[in-house]
Amino acid sequence: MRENLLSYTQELLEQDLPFLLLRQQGEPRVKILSQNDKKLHKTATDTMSYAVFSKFQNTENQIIIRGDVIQEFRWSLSGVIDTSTTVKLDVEDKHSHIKLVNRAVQHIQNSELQKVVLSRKVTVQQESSIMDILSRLLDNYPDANCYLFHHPAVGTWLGATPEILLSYKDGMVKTMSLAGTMSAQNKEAVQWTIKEQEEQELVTRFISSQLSKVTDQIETSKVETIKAGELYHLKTDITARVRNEDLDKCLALLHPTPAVCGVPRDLALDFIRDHENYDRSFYTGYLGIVQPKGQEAKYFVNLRCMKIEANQISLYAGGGITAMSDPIAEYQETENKLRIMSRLL
Ligand SMILES: C=C(O[C@@H]1C=C(C(=O)O)C=C[C@H]1O)C(=O)O
Repeated sequence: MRENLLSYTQELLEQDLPFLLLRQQGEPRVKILSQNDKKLHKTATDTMSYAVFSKFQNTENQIIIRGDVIQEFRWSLSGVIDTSTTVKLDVEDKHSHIKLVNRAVQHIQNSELQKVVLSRKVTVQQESSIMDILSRLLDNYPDANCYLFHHPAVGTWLGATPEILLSYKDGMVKTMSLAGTMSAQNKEAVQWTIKEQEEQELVTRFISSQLSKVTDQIETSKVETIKAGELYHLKTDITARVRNEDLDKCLALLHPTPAVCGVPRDLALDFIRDHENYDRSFYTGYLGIVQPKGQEAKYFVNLRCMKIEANQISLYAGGGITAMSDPIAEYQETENKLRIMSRLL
């Protein structure tokens, strides 16, 4: 139950052992995969389950956690939705994000770049224990993929992501094109603008075209509106038949998708590197669990997340910029995304 999960997790943290705690969307059970020693692995042996934590860029520096012990816990929801805290942001940060978006819009209008995802990081003092933050995470977001990742070489990250990068089972890859964001607070009928529809369509087209390099059996669903916390997004499900040996290639073809990077990918990466002004690190990277011999795997995009380090907490959020973006609205979108994590603090 709740206490068992918390004391088990606390113990792993106190021993500073590598582990990934994961509760997938809609599942009552929380899985904790942990390694018995502090070794830093960059590659996996495929006879055991393992967890992966990868950065936005430099994916070869990914962290692997060997699944020496795998435990499952039930987490009964407390029914208490916490809406207390919001992050206090400084004005400088607001101005610099608006300036950054303005610059991107101009660049898009004058170059081949069509979309770039720009983000920011906000750091605040840690006031609650990790266990309190984890409890609120699991109570508040049963409909997201909630995780806590810890490794002595990386520190502690946690998040509630709505986005699957890739899941693989029985020769089928499932992925999604997720983009376009609207606040779900004022529960009116959702009206998407052309900007959001086109932005999401770019992601779908990119994913299909990348997957077509390893398979010609790809299926795309209709676009639907999904709710993630207090936000709505546009989503298309994409499934493809892929050979087991092409799985790693598939991952490399997909990541980073234009949901977190942009189109064309190389130009978007250049723009992010030259202008974003901070290191995303594992934010917009991916995390997941791979079963022995890679027969089954599931990777999530690391969004709606935070890093906890030396009593400080960094929150991360971004949004897709196109020629039609309104810089103030884009700033507000990052605020709305930051609120999802800040209410757990
Ligand atoms: C980049 C983030 O989210 C991504 C960007 C979105 C957008 O631009 O509308 C929507 C969902 C995510 O794919 C984030 O949450 O930080």
